[in-house]
Amino acid sequence: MFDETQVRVAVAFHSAYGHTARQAEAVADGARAVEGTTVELLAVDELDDALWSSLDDADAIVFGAPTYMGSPSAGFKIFAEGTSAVLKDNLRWKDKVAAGFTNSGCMSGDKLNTLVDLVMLAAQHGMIWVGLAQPGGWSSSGGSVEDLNRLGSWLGAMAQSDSDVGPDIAPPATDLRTANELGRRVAIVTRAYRRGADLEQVAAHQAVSA
Ligand SMILES: Cc1cc2nc3c(=O)[nH]c(=O)nc-3n(C[C@H](O)[C@H](O)[C@H](O)COP(=O)(O)O)c2cc1C
Repeated sequence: MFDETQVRVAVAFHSAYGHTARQAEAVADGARAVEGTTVELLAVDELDDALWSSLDDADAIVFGAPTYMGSPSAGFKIFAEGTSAVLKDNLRWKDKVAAGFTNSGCMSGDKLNTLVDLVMLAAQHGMIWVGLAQPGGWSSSGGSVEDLNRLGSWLGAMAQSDSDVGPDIAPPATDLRTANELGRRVAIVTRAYRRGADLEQVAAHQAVSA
């Protein structure tokens, strides 16, 4: 039996210059604010045993990378390729909850492609993807840059960082709020999911009753 009282969320991210790290912190804060949630913020720079062990222990993993040349940064891709050993180990992360976020210099900047990459990574692991579930903001005459989900992304959280300022200034608070909301949703959904039936038990039961 699993412990229903605590949900573990890991935020596994890469950030070369610190902007995406700010977004990762906001995701972590959002998850942490949900009662009964333990959060680990994990930079994927070092692929050591401590990293794999933390990820193995997590109920949910939120993947995050800056968008470089229209896809996840090379630093994140090294990590993603490293997870192939997990996949080969009998899909060790199967049925964990997954979500994702990305940050880049342009408003669009081809960030969607990065999120699609993160979804693909989760799908290869048999993980269960959770999107942002927020209406698109900043999309009407009454809208504002301050709107939640101002970049109108549903697959995951997007942020934009002006290229000439440091992570103390970018991404702006509006995008950090959106990231925070993703973290909150992941924690809530994971909690509800863990309260539900163990998927293997359901499958075994259905096989017996068929
Ligand atoms: C090699 C490289 C490629 C980049 N490619 C893109 C891109 O395709 N689209 C975009 O909008 N911004 C692009 N950027 C800008 C970064 O996404 C942006 O500076 C981001 O805030 C960096 O995040 P980090 O500080 O977490 O590394 C690129 C930056 C670098 C260094």
